[in-house]
Amino acid sequence: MNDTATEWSLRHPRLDDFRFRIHHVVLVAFLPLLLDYAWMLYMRWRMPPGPCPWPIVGNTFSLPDVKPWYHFERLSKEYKSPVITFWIGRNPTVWINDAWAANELLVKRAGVYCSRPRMLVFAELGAGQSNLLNMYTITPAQRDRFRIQRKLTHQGIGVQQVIRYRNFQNDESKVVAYDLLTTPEEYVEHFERYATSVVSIIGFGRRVASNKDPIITEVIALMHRAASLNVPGKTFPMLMETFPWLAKFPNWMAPWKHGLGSTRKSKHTNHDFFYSLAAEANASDRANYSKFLFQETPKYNVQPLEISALSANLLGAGSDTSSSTLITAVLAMRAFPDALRPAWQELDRVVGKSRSPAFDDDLPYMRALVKEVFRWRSVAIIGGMPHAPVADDYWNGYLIPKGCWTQGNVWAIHHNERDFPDPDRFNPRRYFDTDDARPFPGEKGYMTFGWGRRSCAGQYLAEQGTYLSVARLVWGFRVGPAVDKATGEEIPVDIFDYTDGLNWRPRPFRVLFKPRDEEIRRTIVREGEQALRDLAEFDGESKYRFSTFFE
Ligand code: HEM
Repeated sequence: MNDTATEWSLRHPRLDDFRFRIHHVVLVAFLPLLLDYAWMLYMRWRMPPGPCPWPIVGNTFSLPDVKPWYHFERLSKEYKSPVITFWIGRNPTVWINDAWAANELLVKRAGVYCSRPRMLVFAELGAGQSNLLNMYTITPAQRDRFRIQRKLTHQGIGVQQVIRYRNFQNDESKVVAYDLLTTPEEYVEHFERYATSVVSIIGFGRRVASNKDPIITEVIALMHRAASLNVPGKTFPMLMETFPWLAKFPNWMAPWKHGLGSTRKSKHTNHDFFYSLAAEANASDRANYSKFLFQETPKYNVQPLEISALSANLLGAGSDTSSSTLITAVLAMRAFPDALRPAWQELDRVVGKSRSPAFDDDLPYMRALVKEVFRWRSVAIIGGMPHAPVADDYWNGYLIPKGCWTQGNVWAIHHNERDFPDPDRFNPRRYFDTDDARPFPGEKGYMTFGWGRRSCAGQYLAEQGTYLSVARLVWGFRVGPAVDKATGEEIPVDIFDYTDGLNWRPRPFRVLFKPRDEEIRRTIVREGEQALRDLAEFDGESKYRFSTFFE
């Protein structure tokens, strides 16, 4: 201190003391922040590369407004690493942008990456932590419960079980072809009805005969909205992942929660909506998955919330995904007619016109075409849900800490020029021994259904249904350009114009469906009418409506 300052502080000792205290308070207030930031930088140094996070907010505000999967793909190229770290608030998240790294971590080390991370919006405020989709598998007790839920799901829709569903799944797909003859402009609604009806017959023993059924207009619409909100982003509700304390506010004073986590009571029962649907199905004479869950209750001590979630998952995970995949197939059929020609030759040779394709027909090109549908624009574009390691793990010397949000960027994985040359081209030849084929980890040739122990439990049902439906569409129809009535011009389609949700689908586009041939048209009518007669055994109504269920 110089002389003047010493003199001044001797004359004003109180003020000096005040200044000292202020410094102290500032230091005490900022010290945790500094330490926390030092921890973030230390973790950044140890974890896979990625942009430098800011204190508290991490990289959240560098996220694009929509479709962050493009951003993660760019970052992966920028940092020259297939695995990158991106900070959502104070949480490091790891993004895998390459099939080989995904295979190395999520498949070969499936026993490590079998848990889910903390998901505030989707799990804690949304579908619930005890829902199979969100379950932790860190402790032995959690793992036991997970195994039971997974087993119960397999007993409903596992690889053996879905063979039993093939007939009605095929019939529902015949009804779609039939409906396309009369109301082709409503093709999206037909696919939604088909997909919802299949899982409703399995889950509740009741078909969904119309796309005005409240299961579609209320329940699926709600689930669709939830999936569209669940994309890492810098707006609410996902911004709560960055500022978790905002979730603690009660709903009435927290509009940012979008109603998530509400505890509305039913006016009918003490149970929730899906439990009520399941109980209603249990009381019916028809075999269905809900009935099976009630039967297994004593053996596995299945709780009401579990019955509710396991049956709801069929609708939540199985409807939107399956219908969106069929919309993508139509877009591909419209945009890449050349890819269909070998399919038509094969179909005409093997199947003919007097019947539509059956599951067991030997149609290798069609199998490849359906694989390409799954790859080209995979519906679960960021692999559905994140995984989390149950212990600290290392990739190429980088740390991936226990519990870390670890997500496969399916967009980047299926869009890698090395594995899929000219990746935006719809090209079934990739799956044959041709110049366009490249090595890919695993037998399937795509990673559309996730990985390891958390891979999609409905995969076999979805693959079976998509195959039956796409094969029938290609066999039955030419998908040509719609014509603008006012201008007489053909309406183009944009193969990049997709929605922004976690499960994306093409934005509405217009096409013209034309039966390929008069005999084929007659076959579609005959088979459609027969299918409706055969499906009549599943007709029925639920007494519950989601919109009027709560007080
Ligand atoms: C084209 C259709 C479908 C696609 C692309 C799809 C995709 C996915 C993906 C990517 C996951 C996350 C996997 C992971 O975390 O590694 C998943 C999970 C799941 N899916 Fe599907 N899915 C489809 C249809 C279905 C159907 C039809 C059902 C049931 C009827 C279903 C039930 C489930 C369940 C229960 C899980 C959670 C598994 C767990 O966390 O253990 N999915 N699905």
